[in-house]
Amino acid sequence: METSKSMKLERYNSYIRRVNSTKLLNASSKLLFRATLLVALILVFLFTFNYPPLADSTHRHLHAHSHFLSSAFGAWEKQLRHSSTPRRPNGLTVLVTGAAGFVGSHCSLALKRRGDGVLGLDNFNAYYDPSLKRARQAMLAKHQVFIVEGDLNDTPLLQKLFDVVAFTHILHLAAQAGVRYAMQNPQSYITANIAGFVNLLEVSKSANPQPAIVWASSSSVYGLNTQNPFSELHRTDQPASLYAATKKAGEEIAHTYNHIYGLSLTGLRFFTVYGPWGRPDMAYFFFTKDILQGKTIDVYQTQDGKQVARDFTYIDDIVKGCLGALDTAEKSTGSGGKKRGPAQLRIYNLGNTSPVPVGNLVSILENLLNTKAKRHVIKMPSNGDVPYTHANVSQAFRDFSYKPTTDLPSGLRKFVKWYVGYYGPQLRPKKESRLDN
Ligand SMILES: O=C(O)[C@H]1O[C@H](OP(=O)(O)OP(=O)(O)OC[C@H]2O[C@@H](n3ccc(=O)[nH]c3=O)[C@H](O)[C@@H]2O)[C@H](O)[C@@H](O)[C@H]1O
Repeated sequence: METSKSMKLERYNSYIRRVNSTKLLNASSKLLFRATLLVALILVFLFTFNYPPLADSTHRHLHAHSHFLSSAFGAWEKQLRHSSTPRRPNGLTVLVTGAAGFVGSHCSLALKRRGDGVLGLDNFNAYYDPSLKRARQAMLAKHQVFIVEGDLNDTPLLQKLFDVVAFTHILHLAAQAGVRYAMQNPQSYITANIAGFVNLLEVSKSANPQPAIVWASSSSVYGLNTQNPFSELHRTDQPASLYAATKKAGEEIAHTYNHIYGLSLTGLRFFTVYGPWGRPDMAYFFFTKDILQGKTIDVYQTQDGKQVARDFTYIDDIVKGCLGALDTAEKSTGSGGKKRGPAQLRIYNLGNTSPVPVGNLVSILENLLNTKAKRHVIKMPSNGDVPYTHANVSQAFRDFSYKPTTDLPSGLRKFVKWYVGYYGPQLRPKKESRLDN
């Protein structure tokens, strides 16, 4: 009796042990499966988001210890080469900084479409909605333009890009933009527009071959200049904002690198660029949003009650100007970090040559959106704004046939059409919209 009881007990215990060990096995295989999944996900992430494996110390560490990651690195380099290889005879090989930005994405696409090689660089910062930058990145990816996610101040990354690709040109558009934001975050202007630019020039001057550089300056450098229309010959030593001061500093820094190292440098003074895929921090963009949402907009006047006006310039005209500047840029003359002869140094206005008061901009939007704006007309706050801009573009016309062709109503019509398409039907203007014409 006793024996049979103890045998039963033993059988029961052995059953429990088997069940537990199966559970343990299941649990450990689950754990193993999850760990494998996690590793796979990390690797898929690295490939999908194209993060450069050597961009930071974590990646460097992983690289040293993983054979798999070293082949991922090979794939990354392959992507850089694929994106930057021209598809036409004598095509350019261009590094576009700020490629996920407004002007950068348009220029990258235009260059790629005509057969040039384009590699983008962008840090995807959160100055304005990064999802818009990601959408531009996705649009460019469809056209085989690859954007490296990284910062201008990351010297090893820049050097790596130059090691992999022999850039003939740089279109340098990455910057901290916005005139009024400079009072909130002054340091970001120094970091991007001065330190970042110098870093790019340092790496460029040491590159073999040295690329020719075309970069974005700004109409804001004219600051308190009162001569009209603004010519490249007018004084630009009275900036009204820190943004303008950093762009002006960029022009002086460009002079230095041209002088010492023989870098070919062309600065383009953009005049209030607008259009599809634009910047949400700019007035035409947030006016559109606020008008559609029934919100009040601030319309600035000068201190003496006059209208504030801008030489609003449509994106396609700016793209033509950028490509014209790239096509006429002469080669840099230096090599091995040493100047071998004088190099080209240029500055051009790229504007529309036809200033429009901000009140008129609002009226055009009202018409396109078929919605009355709630205007709050106030004196322009003294935060770096200037009352008026007007470009003389005769030098850009002379040197690369720059001739703007889009007036503000036509350009805004294209912008609004893009805007309602991008942000969805809930923001679509009322039925009889002027967009349908
Ligand atoms: O050409 C440039 O180099 C710069 O252009 C752009 O600056 P701006 O010309 O100042 O454009 P933007 O802010 O759209 O204001 C447009 C107008 O609306 C007025 N404005 C503005 C805001 C507001 O609430 N109300 C208003 O009336 C305002 O007074 C102004 O008259 C770029 O942002 C800048 O990065 C730089 O590239």
